[in-house]
Amino acid sequence: MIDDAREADAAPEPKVEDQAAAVVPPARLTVAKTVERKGEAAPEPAAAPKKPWYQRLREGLSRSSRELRDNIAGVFTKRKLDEDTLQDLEDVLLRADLGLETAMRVTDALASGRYGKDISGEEVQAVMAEEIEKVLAPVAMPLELDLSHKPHVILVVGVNGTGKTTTIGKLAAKLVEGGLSVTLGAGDTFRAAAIEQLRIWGERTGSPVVSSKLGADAAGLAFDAYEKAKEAGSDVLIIDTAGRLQNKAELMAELEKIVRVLGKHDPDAPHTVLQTVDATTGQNALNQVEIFRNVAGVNGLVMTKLDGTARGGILVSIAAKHKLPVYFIGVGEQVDDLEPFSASDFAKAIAGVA
Ligand SMILES: Nc1nc2c(ncn2[C@@H]2O[C@H](COP(=O)(O)OP(=O)(O)OP(=O)(O)O)[C@@H](O)[C@H]2O)c(=O)[nH]1
Repeated sequence: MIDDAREADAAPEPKVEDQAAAVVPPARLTVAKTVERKGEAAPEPAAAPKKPWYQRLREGLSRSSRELRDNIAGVFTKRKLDEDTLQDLEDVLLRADLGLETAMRVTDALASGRYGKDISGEEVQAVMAEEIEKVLAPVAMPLELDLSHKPHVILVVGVNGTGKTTTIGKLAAKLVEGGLSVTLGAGDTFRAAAIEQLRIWGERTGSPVVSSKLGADAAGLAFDAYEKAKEAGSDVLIIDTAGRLQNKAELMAELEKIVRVLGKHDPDAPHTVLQTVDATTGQNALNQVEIFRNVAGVNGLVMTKLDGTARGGILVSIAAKHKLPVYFIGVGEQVDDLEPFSASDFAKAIAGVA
């Protein structure tokens, strides 16, 4: 669903025909809540009854949280909180990819109130959850669409396989469910499968897909996609890109060119540059954000595959270092597996507290 940030009271569900009113500048829409599937056929029927997303997040983070819990328990078995235990705890937190800043926040918070006292692993987990939430809260933001730009352009970047195309499909579904019209641009012109995958998402969500021949110029595709989206009166244009990091200079040139040609249509486009980050990646994800931030001006993140065998701590490191908004998390491969990011849910899941 879409929240209209201009309206204080609970507005009725926007209908497609109401959109003309909804896009009078400066219309800012907040994409926040979960898609509630309406009516009949779900695009990808699940084989078994699906677990709630929070359970999948918890399960995805269970390896990280179990390791943390066991290692913390190991540090604090019959030991007081002193310099040695704090150092051991810091090592445990660093090994969990939480990053130095957060590790120090946790040890400082413990040291300030409980130094020299006996302390249980559970108490440490509770403090850890609190401190992680403090790091994550500033980046847990809803995606805002500025529909005074029509279309609002979302450029999706990230290393191949991190979930760009799938995230685009899920996001398009959310927007369409909220009554917005969407055009998709198949800017990953290097992989036939990526173009085909986007076409399928286009069909599922009823969104036109602008594509070109395999190997065609991605910037040319982006330019055409904007034109088509404008002609169609789409509210949002989402453009897929290739994420080949093998040749950084080429990638940079390609993304810069995409941004440049979009700027010919609208100097502010792309309005959102969204990077998908695979949560199973570990430390390397930090470098990926660094690279795409420099190359493409990333201004928001989606952390994908948090239902898998996630290295969840890395999200905390990324938040502390880059301070980029995290709009959504991916908790599965299906259309409704994109959830707004909640600092408190994530912090509790990774710290393993209720
Ligand atoms: N479990 C899980 N799988 C996901 C999630 N998001 C994407 N995937 C899967 O990850 C794989 C790669 O996703 P894509 O969307 O093709 O990734 P991409 O970044 O577009 O990849 P390229 O097209 O190669 O650049 C696919 O099998 C997706 O179904 C998620 O949140 N959870």
